[in-house]
Order: sequence, then C-alpha cells, then structure tokens
Amino acid sequence: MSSGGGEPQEPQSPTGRRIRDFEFRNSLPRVRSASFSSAAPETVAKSSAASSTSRFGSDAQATVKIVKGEFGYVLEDVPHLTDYLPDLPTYPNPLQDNPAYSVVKQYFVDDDDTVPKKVVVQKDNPRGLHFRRGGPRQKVYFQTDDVHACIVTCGGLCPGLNTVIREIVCGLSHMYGVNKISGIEGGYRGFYARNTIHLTPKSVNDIHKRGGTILGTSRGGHDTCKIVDNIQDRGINQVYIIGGDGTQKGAAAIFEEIRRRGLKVAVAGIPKTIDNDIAVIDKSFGFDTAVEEAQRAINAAHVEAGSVHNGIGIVKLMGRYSGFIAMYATLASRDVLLKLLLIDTGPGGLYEYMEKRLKENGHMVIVVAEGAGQDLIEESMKAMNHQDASGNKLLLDVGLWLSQGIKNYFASSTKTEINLKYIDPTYMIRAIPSNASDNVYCTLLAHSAVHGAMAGYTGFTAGLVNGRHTYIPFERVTETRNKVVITDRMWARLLSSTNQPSFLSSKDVEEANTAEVQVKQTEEQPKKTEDEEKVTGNGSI
Ligand SMILES: Nc1ncnc2c1ncn2[C@@H]1O[C@H](COP(=O)(O)OP(=O)(O)O)[C@@H](O)[C@H]1O
Ligand SMILES: O=P(O)(O)OC[C@H]1O[C@](O)(COP(=O)(O)O)[C@@H](O)[C@@H]1O
Ligand SMILES: [Mg+2]
Repeated sequence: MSSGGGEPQEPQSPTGRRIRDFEFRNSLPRVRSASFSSAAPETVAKSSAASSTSRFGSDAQATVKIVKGEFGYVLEDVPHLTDYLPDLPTYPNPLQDNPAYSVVKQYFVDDDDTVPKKVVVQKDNPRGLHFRRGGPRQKVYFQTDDVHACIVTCGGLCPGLNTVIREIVCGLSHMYGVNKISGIEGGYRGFYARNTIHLTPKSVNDIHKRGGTILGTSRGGHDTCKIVDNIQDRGINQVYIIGGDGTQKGAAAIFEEIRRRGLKVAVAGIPKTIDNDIAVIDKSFGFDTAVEEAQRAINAAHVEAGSVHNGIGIVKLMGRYSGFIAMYATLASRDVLLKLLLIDTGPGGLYEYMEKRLKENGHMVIVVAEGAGQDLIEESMKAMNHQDASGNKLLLDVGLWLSQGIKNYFASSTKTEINLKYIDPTYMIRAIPSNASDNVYCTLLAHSAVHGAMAGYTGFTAGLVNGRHTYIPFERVTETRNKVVITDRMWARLLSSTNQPSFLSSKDVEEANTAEVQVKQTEEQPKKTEDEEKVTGNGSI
C-alpha cells in the first residue's frame, strides 16, 4: 500500500474510470449526455431551472445526474468536483494507513454501490430509483494539508447539532489528518457578518453533552453571493452545512454559485430538524430525543389530569405541519386518550367526544400537534399571515385556542365543571442534548458527509435511506416534505391505540388520498433526462 497524501495520479472520475471517458463540460448549463464504456449504464445530466432570483441571490440551476441501467434501474447521482474541474488529481485515502481502520476487510465503499429508495417491491416492478452509497473511497480529491473546512448550523435548534459539529471536526482530524477547520457563527449570515472560530478535536471534545449549537444559528440572512465571496476569500474548500429543508435549499444555491465560479469547493449538507419532515431520508437526527422528552410533558399532563375531578391535560407538541413528534409521543406514551391533527369542533366532533370520554374515565390527556386547526384559528381570530425571517409561516397557538374552546364549551353547553391544565413544552424538547441513539446516528452522518466531501462529491445531502448512508441530490430532499398521512397504517395504529374517532369527513380522506398520490408520484418518479424533458416540452436549457 502506498502512503497517504502521495503523488498526484492520473485524473480519474469518481467511479474510478479515467476522466476522458466521462466528459462534462464546465460551461453550465450546457450539460450533455455522456457515456461510459459500452457495458456501462447510460448517464445523462438533467438541468432544471430550480429557483430563485429572489432574495436568496443569483439564479440557481440544479443539475441532477441520472444514470440508467437495466430493468428500470435509475441512479439519481450527486455532482462531483470533476464534473466541472475534470483535471483534478487524486490521492490515496489516508485511512488505508490508519491502524484503526486497516484491519477492516473491504473498508472502502465500492464506487458502483448504490442504495434503492424503495425496498418493498413486487416481482414485475422496475428496479427503480437509487442513490449513491455513502462512505470512504479509495481515492480522495483533497490533500490533507490543503483542506480548509468550515461548518455552519442554520434554522431552529435540534438535539444532536453539537454532536454533528464534534464529529465533523473529529472525523476530519482523526481520519484525514485535517486541522484547518473553521466554525461559522450565527447561521448563514455569519459567513459575511462575523469572524470565524478555529475548531479542533480538543475544543469540541465535550460539546455533545450540551444542547443547542456552539456555533449559534439563525433564520433568514441567506445571501448567496456574499456567502460564496466569503468562502472564496477565506480559501475554504469544504463547506459542511447543517440544517433543515430551508437550509438545504440555501446550500443548493451556494453549491450552484460555487460551480458557476468553477471553484474547487465541496458542499455537503447534513439534514437537521426535530420535525422529521425531510423527504427521502429514514429519520432526522434529534427526532428520537425530542419524542423521548415529549413523554415527560405527557406524563405531567397525565398526573395533573388524573389527580382532580374531570381533569383535562392538554399538551401541544411542535413539528410544524408534519405532526410526527405528536404522533410518536402519543404512541409511545399510552396515556393519551386523544391525539389531534385535524380539529372538528362541530356537532359530533371533538367537544361531544370529550364529554363522553370524561364521563367514562373521569379525566383525559389530549396531545395536539402545533400545526393542527390553523385554519379554524385564523378564521376565529381574523389573523394575518405572518412569516419568520426564513419565510416560514408563523403558527398560531393551537394549544391556547383549544383550551379556551374546551372551557367555553363545558361552561356554556354542559354546565360541567372541568379542571384543565395546558402544558406547552415547545422549546424544552429541542433544547436538550441528543440521547444515545441519536448520538450514534449523528456520528455516522457526520462521518459520511466527511467521506463524501473528501472523495470530491459535492452538492449533496448525507442521509440514511433504508438503513444505509447515501448521498442525495439537494433537489430531491427539498422538493417535498414528509408529514403524517391520515390514510396510512401508522395513523390507524394511533387511532386504535387511543381508541378515538378520526374526526375525518369523507372529503378530508379524499383530499388526503389525492395529496398522498401526488407526493408519491413526485418522490418515486425518477427525474427526467435532458432529452426526455425536451420531448415533453419542459426543457429548461
Ligand atoms: N429557498 C431558500 N433559498 C435559500 N436559502 C433559504 C431558502 N429557504 C430558507 N433559506 C435559508 O436557510 C436558513 C434556514 O432556514 P429555516 O427555514 O429557518 O430553517 P430550516 O433549515 O431548519 O428549515 C435561513 O438562513 C434561510 O434564510
Ligand atoms: O425557533 P422558532 O423560530 O420559534 O420556530 C419554531 C419552529 O422550529 C421548529 O422547532 C423546527 O423547525 P426547523 O427545523 O424548520 O427549523 C419547528 O418545529 C417549530 O415550528
Ligand atoms: Mg424547516
């Protein structure tokens, strides 16, 4: 074995083939189909005018690389630095000389490994959509001493942020010998408005035991040009961006600008959000921890409600419109008699059901998802449509609104005395350090992102798909958002566990079905190739 950081070798494509066999021209968006050898699958790049001349900066042109194979196999590949810098040299991966890893048989990931998006299939199904498998590669595109990495955290807090920061720093340092790592403070705007801080394994040693992010975070402030100017001026060549759907959209814009300028800078996203609403991936880190913490609030509500006559405990749980924390916390707790995603206060609806359950049980606990009933509240409050600095809709407090509605109903309609306690643990469930399983998950995600960037991949989100680490194109994770589906088996399990009605009209079910079909179509439909786009008249080139 040759030693790490050796002599530059013949330029190679990420798949190990010589670069001249896989030719992308760097003048974008003129991307063209390129073929490997005759046995290799067809490879095409599709360019879509994805976004935005708006406040987020320059025109972003997302390119998804599509590789088609036999039996309906489709790889939605991620960009690679050699797509626009074809002559980059490669170096042996220093990990091959690392005593900790050298004992592992087949430690490096085979360049042809991909992971299917759908694992439940019937025998006649096409093989379907695949993503590139994450992990260390035999060759890397950065020499240890040349790497200047930076890390930024954006959006709302989430348990595990510090663990991801720690493991990017330790992964880069311990596995690849990198010691130039800068922390960008205060989210995207920190690139151009703040000084950076130097991060070392020593300085991040204990941070995973703390909640929040040692780098700070923010919403808004994404200015693509200023951010990329700053990356260029500081000589940064690996950018690790930790954040949710909004952040990944911002990362996509940064990547496109970097590619437009032809910079040798790898951009890697690590998906973060307690809402668990990021498309494609199995689960986002911090979600488990948040669900666990939410149990404490439900327990408190149960104790309070059970200790008094006609006790009602209401717990509001965050998660925007996705409803996952409320759903999993309810399923885990078993103390909840009602979980609300859709609210129906009319005849035969929520209030009448509560009256019945109170008579039977003497007390009850209700968990309500923060995104529930927003239309009803808006109607009753004639509220304005407010947004936060990132453009997310500001939600009205469904917990307070519901508590008042319940009190009014029992006071006026039934003249029953009730004892209602409203618990809003909102920020408590996300401001804590991650639990053990999230810590392990954060570590593997961070390392996967580091391996990907070192191997020259860029413009990707590192994510777990069917239990395997993958590199997913930004566009795939930002085009849809996951949410609890009321026509799904999991929702049925929840209804049967709380023994509650669904409060759904046939119209609600119909709408949910239609929405679900649309999401499935978007998610399972491989992106069209450039030629296919032209045929259907949607071509953007
Ligand atoms: N469409 C977009 N394009 C570019 N940047 C965006 C976009 N949406 C959000 N951002 C930026 O991403 C950051 C985080 O977004 P936000 O929605 O607050 O949180 P999250 O990433 O957790 O969803 C903010 O700094 C925001 O300006
Ligand atoms: O932190 P803020 O601005 O109060 O926003 C609260 C929102 O942040 C979250 O905790 C996380 O959302 P993001 O992952 O999009 O940042 C949501 O569940 C919640 O609705
Ligand atoms: Mg978000």
